[in-house]
Amino acid sequence: MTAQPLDGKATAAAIKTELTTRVAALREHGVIPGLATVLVGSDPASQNYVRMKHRDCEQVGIQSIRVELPADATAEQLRDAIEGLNADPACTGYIVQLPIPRHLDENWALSLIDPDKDADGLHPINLGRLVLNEPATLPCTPRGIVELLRRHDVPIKGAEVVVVGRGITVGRPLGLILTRRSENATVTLCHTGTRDLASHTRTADIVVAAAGVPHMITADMIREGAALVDVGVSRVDGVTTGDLAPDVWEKAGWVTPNPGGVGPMTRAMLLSNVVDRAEALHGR
Ligand SMILES: Nc1nc(=O)c2c([nH]1)NC[C@@H]1CN(c3ccc(C(=O)N[C@@H](CCC(=O)O)C(=O)O)cc3)C=[N+]21
Repeated sequence: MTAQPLDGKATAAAIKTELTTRVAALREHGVIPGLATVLVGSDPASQNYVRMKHRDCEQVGIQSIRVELPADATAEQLRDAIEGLNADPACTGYIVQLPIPRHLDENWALSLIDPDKDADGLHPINLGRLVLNEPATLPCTPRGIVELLRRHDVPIKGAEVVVVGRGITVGRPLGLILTRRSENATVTLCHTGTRDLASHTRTADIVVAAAGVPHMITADMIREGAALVDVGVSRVDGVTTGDLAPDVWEKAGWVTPNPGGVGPMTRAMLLSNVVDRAEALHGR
């Protein structure tokens, strides 16, 4: 028996159709949602992600604004770009594409974003709201993972979830989201300091692999019938390689394809955050 795919591509397409309706309603009220991206430097992968995000916007009727800065941009230039978007009424939500060049401080840049326009949910105010159980814009990848599980009827309430990776964009916020009363999962957050990873993953109902280590989760490390979510995007000999080894498909109950799983869901949730923000900014 082979696992059922958690089809991110199809699910993202369905979400985009739903968003198209909400965007049309906003436009009827004279509100045009606008997503801006700030890209610093010319990393080809980042350029590709940004390109895909703008294409998504076009598909659902969201206006998009592209801000590009050179790799050697100064902190002042980046601050000016961010403050420009905070003040721009055409921009209802935006992201600073990560990573940014090393000479610039990521947390500093994120903290300059107007929390009401923070489409990534990575501003300290929004992460703080998440910790405090207050309504917040949530980070796109964790939100996409929860939505993907939900729409495939993978049970979350009461589930034992192992998240591998404690990064700020995925692992850490995902743990917070899944342990809210509304999700009620039990989460173990594993990381590079975890002594015996397999002892945790082997008993989990759901494993989210967000470590960025190619093929680190193998079939012998999982429970039969478990749901597996692959967040990994490593390049191995020019091929995008996830954190799940291919042999897991024969043992798991559900697996996210990669590509075609978490990536498209992340982008769909970015659009969803922008539409949420546009509705909120206009009191709807
Ligand atoms: N501020 C910020 N917000 C982000 O959300 C953000 C970021 N910075 N920096 C980089 C990561 C990475 N990321 C991806 C989103 C979609 C795909 C995606 O859709 N991938 C396709 C394949 C794309 C391809 O053809 O290469 C898939 O998985 O099917 C991948 C990666 C968002 N990120």
